[in-house]
Amino acid sequence: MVIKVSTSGAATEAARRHLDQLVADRFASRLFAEDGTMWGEAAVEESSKRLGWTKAPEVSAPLVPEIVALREKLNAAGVDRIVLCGMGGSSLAPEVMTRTAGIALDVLDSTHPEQVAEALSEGIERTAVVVSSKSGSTVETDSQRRAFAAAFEAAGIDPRERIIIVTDPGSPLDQAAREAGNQVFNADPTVGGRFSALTAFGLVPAGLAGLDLDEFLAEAASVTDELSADSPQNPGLVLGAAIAGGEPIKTYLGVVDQGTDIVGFGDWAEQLIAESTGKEGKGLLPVVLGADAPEIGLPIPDLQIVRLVADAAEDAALGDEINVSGPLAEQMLLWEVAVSVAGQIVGINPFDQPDVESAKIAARAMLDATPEPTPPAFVDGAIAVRGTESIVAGRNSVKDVVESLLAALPDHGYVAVQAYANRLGLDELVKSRDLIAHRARRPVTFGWGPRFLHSTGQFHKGGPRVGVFLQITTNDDSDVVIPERPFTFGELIRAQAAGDGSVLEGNGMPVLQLELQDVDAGVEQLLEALRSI
Ligand SMILES: O=P(O)(O)OC[C@H]1O[C@H](O)[C@H](O)[C@@H](O)[C@@H]1O
Repeated sequence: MVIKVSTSGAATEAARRHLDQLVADRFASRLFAEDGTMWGEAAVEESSKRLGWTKAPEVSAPLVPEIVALREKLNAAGVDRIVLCGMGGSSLAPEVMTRTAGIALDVLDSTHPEQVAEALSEGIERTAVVVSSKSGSTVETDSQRRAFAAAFEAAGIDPRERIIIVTDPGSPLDQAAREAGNQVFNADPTVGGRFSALTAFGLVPAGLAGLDLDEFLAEAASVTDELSADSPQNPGLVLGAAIAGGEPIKTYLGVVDQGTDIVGFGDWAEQLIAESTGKEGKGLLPVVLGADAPEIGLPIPDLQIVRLVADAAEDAALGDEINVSGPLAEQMLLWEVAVSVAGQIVGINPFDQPDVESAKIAARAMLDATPEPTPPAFVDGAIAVRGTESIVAGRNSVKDVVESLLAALPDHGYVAVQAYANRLGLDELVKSRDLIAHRARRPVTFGWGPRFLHSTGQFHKGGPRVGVFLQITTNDDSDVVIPERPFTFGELIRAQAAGDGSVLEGNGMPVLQLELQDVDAGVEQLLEALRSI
């Protein structure tokens, strides 16, 4: 076991406040015995059937030879590119697993037409696609599957030979795929999506792409004794109590990678923490920060910094911070335990996501009603501006409306930048995060739409209502059809942005939408405006 958690100052106090009780309650051993009674009466039914992840390192082992055999078969057929279609818990884990190992896996977790078109256009004859969906009914994943099936057919390739399904037994996708003759891997239904890294959802795509699965599972298995021990040294208990035990609670968890070899850990941890805890007006919101992000140097009393470091024993936490180190597989299990602990301390059920559905319903309603597009409040250069009346009324420049949005930020609030754009082609946009944080002097999250809807989206709608939201959308010339569906990818992503925006506004929080009418000029203009606020 090489996991280490080091706390300092207020984080140590927060952990101390809860550790004795957690040990006396035998929280850790009961968690690993899949006892679902630790999150209150109302949560028992759901949590009792959602703790299979504690056994995942052993339960998943028999999958490995099956995945390796399929990898060899695909390689022999000339396949050397694996695409993963899936959202949230069905894609974030294999993405960080393969990126950390330096293995290529093309993740399509978007409905942005440009990003979809790029995924479809690259070497279809040497591509196999993993379509992952626990529920088997996620609209993004279903649309991506349809698009790839059509692309294989157009290239004269039998989609049954190239599309591999990962889903829960009995889901609509399970049934349809088996009838159609696709290879199906059934996932463990006792593991929720965001806890599914060490199940078929993480292992099938990562293994087909070339990850050494035996090694990965063995690494995870090596930490289970430590994490299931009823001991105040248990790093899962320490981390969970340190992140959630502040009085008052520190809502924002600044996750800083301080020189580890894990790539993109924050993207995975965001969903695990935000979707598990952000509900009933409570929760913890991860804020992924670069090592020199403005928030780190600012006095933000409700921001808890957690640094991922190479060795937390040598590099102990300072100030009121937390340092964590250890290999990826071990950290995945560590954080799953920590979030289960945090859920109990916060007082919510960490295994449901009651507010994700509202945005899906709103997007669906937009697609069904096909309303005329709302005219912009005004156009400034390459950017059309729409948004909550109190934010846009009487303004006529991008700089003014952003200032107006930030002026609406409550004392304990945060800014969420939500970019419904091609994340592989527009990473310049990420610079907006630091620029806004510098001015707002409060935590700022950055998420790509619709990807974040399946991650931090739950917190934004179900957590404390203290967010202000900056949606960035693009107006693209090209679109991609979704075979046998009455809407295109372009229409879908527009409906997703509008739908989520309407739910956030309906919850009483301001939304500003900036539509980049010319994408390159719009990005440049936006960053310029943000530099001047
Ligand atoms: O795996 P799927 O059923 O397609 O779900 C993908 C994602 O959908 C929703 O957004 C849930 O809130 C997430 O927890 C889940 O990971």
